[in-house]
Amino acid sequence: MNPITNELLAAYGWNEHWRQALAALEQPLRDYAPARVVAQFSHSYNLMTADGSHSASVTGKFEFLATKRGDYPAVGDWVLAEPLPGERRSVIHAVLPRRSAMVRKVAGAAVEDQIVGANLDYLFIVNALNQDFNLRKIERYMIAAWDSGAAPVVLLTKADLCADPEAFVEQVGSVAPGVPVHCVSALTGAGKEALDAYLKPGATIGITGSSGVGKSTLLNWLAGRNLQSTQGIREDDARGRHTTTHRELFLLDCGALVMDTPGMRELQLWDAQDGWQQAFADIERLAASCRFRDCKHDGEAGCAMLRALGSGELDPKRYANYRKTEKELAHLARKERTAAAKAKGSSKGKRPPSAGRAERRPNRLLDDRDDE
Ligand SMILES: Nc1nc2c(ncn2[C@@H]2O[C@H](COP(=O)(O)OP(=O)(O)OP(=O)(O)O)[C@@H](O)[C@H]2O)c(=O)[nH]1
Ligand SMILES: [Zn+2]
Repeated sequence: MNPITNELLAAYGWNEHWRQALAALEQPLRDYAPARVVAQFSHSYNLMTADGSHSASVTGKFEFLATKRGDYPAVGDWVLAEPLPGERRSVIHAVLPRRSAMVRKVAGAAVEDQIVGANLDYLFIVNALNQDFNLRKIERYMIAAWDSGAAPVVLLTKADLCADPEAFVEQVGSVAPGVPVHCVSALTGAGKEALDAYLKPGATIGITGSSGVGKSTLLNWLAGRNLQSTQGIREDDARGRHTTTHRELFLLDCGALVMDTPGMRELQLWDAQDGWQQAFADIERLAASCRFRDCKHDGEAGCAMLRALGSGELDPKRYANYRKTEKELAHLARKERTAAAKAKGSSKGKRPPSAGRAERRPNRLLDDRDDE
């Protein structure tokens, strides 16, 4: 790679960590060109390569070896790609191990993981300072955030609609202890300076939150221009035309990389046991101080949980959300085990693609519709 093209990759976050990750790989993977996934559509990707923007898809071998949706490249991933001669297109051979990833369950009954964003340094959890303000939603996003490995930051948007934003900051502090909280308004420009600490060159930031909280507006405001005009591309698929809400990573003038996660009504959690424990660490500590180790907090003597609920130290709504998400994760884990057992049964006798026409998984894996 020549120094100029290296600069382009560096602008997209290529650094010593990734150089070492690449060097640790075996040949031939090591000889492919690193590139960052900047956009994802139903069946293809846009990459930033050392040579500029390329469209890309995964190789047949990649597809064959992928066992789950989360194995596929996601926006923010560093991949190893091979440019096709004379074209601005590449094929993707592999994904470098992710440093962090925000994962959720896909909408509907399917038990499949979906990477919302990979290799995020910060995750902005957005909630609005109007009637949409919802601590339970913030708690839910905190579970996924702690599980992602990215550093969570809560942004309360639409501060212009709220007489006393500080009161809300305090409330967030009670459900996300130790997490930075900032109030902003894209309308008045208030609160932008506080975000400069995150918007550093090469830093990757994911913006997440329920539909309508102001994520796209925030992104455009941070960018200082209208980025979202690139959205709403129409694509064809077997079920007719639909508007693809694709994900995209934008390089801002300040040098930070920011991605929006469009249109979720409710975040469906995925396999986030560690994140759940961290999000409710205060409650877990309480549980640990109940007299009986297997306390169900159901009227047992010496129950610290009931005591904390009684004294007002623990908000019953937070406790209810703790139990609700606990059940949800347990239910998901059961479904996952069943699905895994089924998949194991049906993959018997599967042949590699070269040996005749192996059954191809329907390529719905990358379908990116978000509406839940
Ligand atoms: N008053 C006020 N309104 C805002 C602010 N930010 C966003 N809005 C409004 O809130 C509405 C939703 O904003 P979007 O940016 O589209 O919300 P979103 O989170 O991207 O929504 P999805 O794309 O559905 O996920 C729009 O009507 C915005 O104009 C703000 O700071 N103040
Ligand atoms: Zn108890």
